[in-house]
Amino acid sequence: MMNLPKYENKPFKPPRKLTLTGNAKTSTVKRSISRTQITASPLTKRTKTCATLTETPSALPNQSDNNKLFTIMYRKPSMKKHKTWDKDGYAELKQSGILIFYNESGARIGRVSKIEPLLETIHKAGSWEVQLDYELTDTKEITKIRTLLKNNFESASITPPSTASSTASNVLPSTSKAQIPITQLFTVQTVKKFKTVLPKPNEHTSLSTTVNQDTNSTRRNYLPVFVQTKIKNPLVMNKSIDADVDVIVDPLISKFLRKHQREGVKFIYDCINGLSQVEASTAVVDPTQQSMILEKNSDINGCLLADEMGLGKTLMTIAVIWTLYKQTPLVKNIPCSQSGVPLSGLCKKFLIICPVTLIGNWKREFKKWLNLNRIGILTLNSNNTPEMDRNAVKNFLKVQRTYQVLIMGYEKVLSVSAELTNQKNLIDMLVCDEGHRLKSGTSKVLQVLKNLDVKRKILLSGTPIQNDLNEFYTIIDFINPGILGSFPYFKKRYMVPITRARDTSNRYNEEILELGEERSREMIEITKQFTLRRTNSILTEYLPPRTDIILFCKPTETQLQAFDNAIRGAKLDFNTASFNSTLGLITLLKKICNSPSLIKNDSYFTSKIDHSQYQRANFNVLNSGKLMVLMSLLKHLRTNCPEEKIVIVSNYTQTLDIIENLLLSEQMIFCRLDGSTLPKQRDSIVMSFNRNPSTFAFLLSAKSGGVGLNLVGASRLVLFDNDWNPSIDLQAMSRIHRDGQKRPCYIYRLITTGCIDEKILQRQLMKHNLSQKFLDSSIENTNVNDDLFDKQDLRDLFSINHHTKSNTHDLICTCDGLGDEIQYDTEAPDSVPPNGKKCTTWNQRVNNYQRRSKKWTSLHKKKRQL
Ligand SMILES: Nc1ncnc2c1ncn2[C@@H]1O[C@H](COP(=O)(O)OP(=O)(O)OP(=O)(O)O)[C@@H](O)[C@H]1O
Repeated sequence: MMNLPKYENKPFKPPRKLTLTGNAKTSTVKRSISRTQITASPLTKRTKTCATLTETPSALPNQSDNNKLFTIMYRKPSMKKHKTWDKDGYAELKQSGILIFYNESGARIGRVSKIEPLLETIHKAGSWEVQLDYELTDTKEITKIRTLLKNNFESASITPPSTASSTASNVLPSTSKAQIPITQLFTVQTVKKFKTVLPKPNEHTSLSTTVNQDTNSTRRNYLPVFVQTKIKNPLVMNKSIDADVDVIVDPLISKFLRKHQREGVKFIYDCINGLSQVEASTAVVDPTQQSMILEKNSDINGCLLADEMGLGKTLMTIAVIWTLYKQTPLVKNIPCSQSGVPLSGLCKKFLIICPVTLIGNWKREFKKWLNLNRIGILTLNSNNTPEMDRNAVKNFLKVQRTYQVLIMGYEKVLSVSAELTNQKNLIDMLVCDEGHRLKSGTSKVLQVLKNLDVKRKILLSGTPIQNDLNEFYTIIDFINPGILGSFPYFKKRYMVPITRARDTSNRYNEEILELGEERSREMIEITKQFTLRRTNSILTEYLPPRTDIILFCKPTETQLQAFDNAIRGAKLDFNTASFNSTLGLITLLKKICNSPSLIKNDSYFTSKIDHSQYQRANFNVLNSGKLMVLMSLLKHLRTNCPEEKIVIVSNYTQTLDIIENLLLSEQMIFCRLDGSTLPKQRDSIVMSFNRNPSTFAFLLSAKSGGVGLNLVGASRLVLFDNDWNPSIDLQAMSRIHRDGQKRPCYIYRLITTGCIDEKILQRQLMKHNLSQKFLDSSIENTNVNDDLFDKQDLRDLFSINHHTKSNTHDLICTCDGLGDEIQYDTEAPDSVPPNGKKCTTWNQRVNNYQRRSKKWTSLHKKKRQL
């Protein structure tokens, strides 16, 4: 039920509730008093009369100035699924806890008792739904609004409501502006400086507003939306010399931002607004504003936010979107309030493209940080027909007030390409999440997005370089077209020299190495202007520690035999075979690594390999080193750490099937998410796992569920097999070590030794190094030879080392391979290790781990130089 004010909607009653104190009767008495007083002395007496009324605006002399004022948005209640705000106005919060709402002209439209949370609630007042936008803090503006409310109140008090409009002009002094809307008021006052013009439709300006046309000679003092002196730790954006006002991130969101996120928001803002970071050293720092005046750089309008997973790329992007939606540094052509506060922002329409599985996550994050009522979010539902999608996109672009953000999956881009690209200048900002999807220069989606008429681009990716510089060029050229020159130029100047220097066969050729280094540095100099990369070591400050453990698992005799038979049976000719022609065999070997039982249904095995010699016993599920290690780990955890949960990730649903059966046989409660899980079930599965204490394990398919899931209910994760692409594994591993995690986390990577599992791991390490080199500015020595291992030739890929404890270790270390005992923390009693050994502190362990990683790299370097 709506909480209606007493007199609202009753026939023949005045719209405002004006009661006299002392229970005196209402309108008749009031009207007669007013009339008498007007004849005597309009202004002074009127004040006196108003003082006897309840709920007068606080501008009145005997009212407290402590009442807070807010801007509001309001609308008529509607049953529409996607609602929009129709009008703007003001609210006053009385000390008594009553909220009074006024329209833009200062006329009262309703009242409610204060409901918390004040800003997030949609208040039902009379026939309106109202939401508070932000609190007014600027004294000048507050005074003006109070005056407006006061004038309006007075005119309402002295004028019989039924004849208000006709009598007011006769009774009030001719200078009264009580009934003039704010925008007109502004025009009247500043008519010499500004003229009212009809906004151009493509500037997204609302038709009822007044637009400022600054003439050079008469520049007005504008005010920012937020007053930084009133904000604790304000986040003020950098600006160019021609900026009219400061842009300050809404404290509603900036108060949550961590230090690296504040820096990130500023960085993105600078890039997409073409403010040059390179000039930062010479830039003017305004000490009162904690921001810099930067040079304009027309080459840059895009940003690559390459922070590792979990650093809050989504939150930072939302902060930038909200800031630019509400604010602008350049006020020309923008409607302003009476006191010069811009009423709309620089950007009106935002397009976010992401993997379809992340659409829900984006929506949740918008809701978490802004509340969905503040900004209209439209998502393209995966069940939509192409026709429905096309109409949705058309409407999104056409209708100004309803939606500001359109979120859709990459696969929808092609079906709505015409709608997106046909019209110019309609999208103000493009965000591509998991943007490494655009790495292929021939991708059709990339071509469509390149054809979009949008200047500001943000590409989010924790793993932007996955394979080579070719892909890096594609991504960079998409964000900031032309910045690295044409592709032939890039190839000649950067790609060839850098790649040659990385080739191990050139490792003693000083000339090649030097040129490669020089060109790397040059390329980094260009790209660092708009690339921000931080590692998730930053999170150690906010999250419990994370320990990555690689468990090298000895293959069983059955596995070794299966490897040999498969390779022999495939009868490969290494002189003619290519990587692609051996994919079937590679998959087969990977399956054997997980469990020999998987091969019986493998198409390559059944069609190409002579399997007459295979006995049924060979297909025993548990004839797998990794499965034996996994089961022992699970049992240990279950017994010794009953509160801890575990996520088990595999690239193969068949492997998940095997593990599922093993869990069932051990009566371990689990849930599962893979490609066959319906999108609408995903959230409830995740929520039930995180909340339900009895669910012990979560079986996750890496490809279909690795991205965007929040599985902080678990503190341990097993990566049962590797992908060639390290980013897939990294994504999966980040599911538990993220915000909301309360326990120290352990990530176990299971690798079958001496076979393809290890080769994949080694290749991953090489690729990861490549991305470190170009993105991690913090890396100490960019001179490190990236090729940790020789190029993988096919022969190497299919060679099986029967006797090694770890081929990876053999390659990089000369020690006896016993290693350090894994250290567990006595400070974390919950966390007993699988082997129950004694422990040192978390910090010591983390340091040890980092030291060991560095030692790894330098040892290998030495080895290669020998
Ligand atoms: N300052 C913060 N305070 C509290 N929670 C935060 C903060 N920043 C981010 N988070 C939360 O951390 C989680 C990860 O953030 P987000 O998804 O933005 O990271 P990301 O860098 O985009 O990671 P991924 O690449 O894995 O998607 C989210 O649940 C987010 O709400």
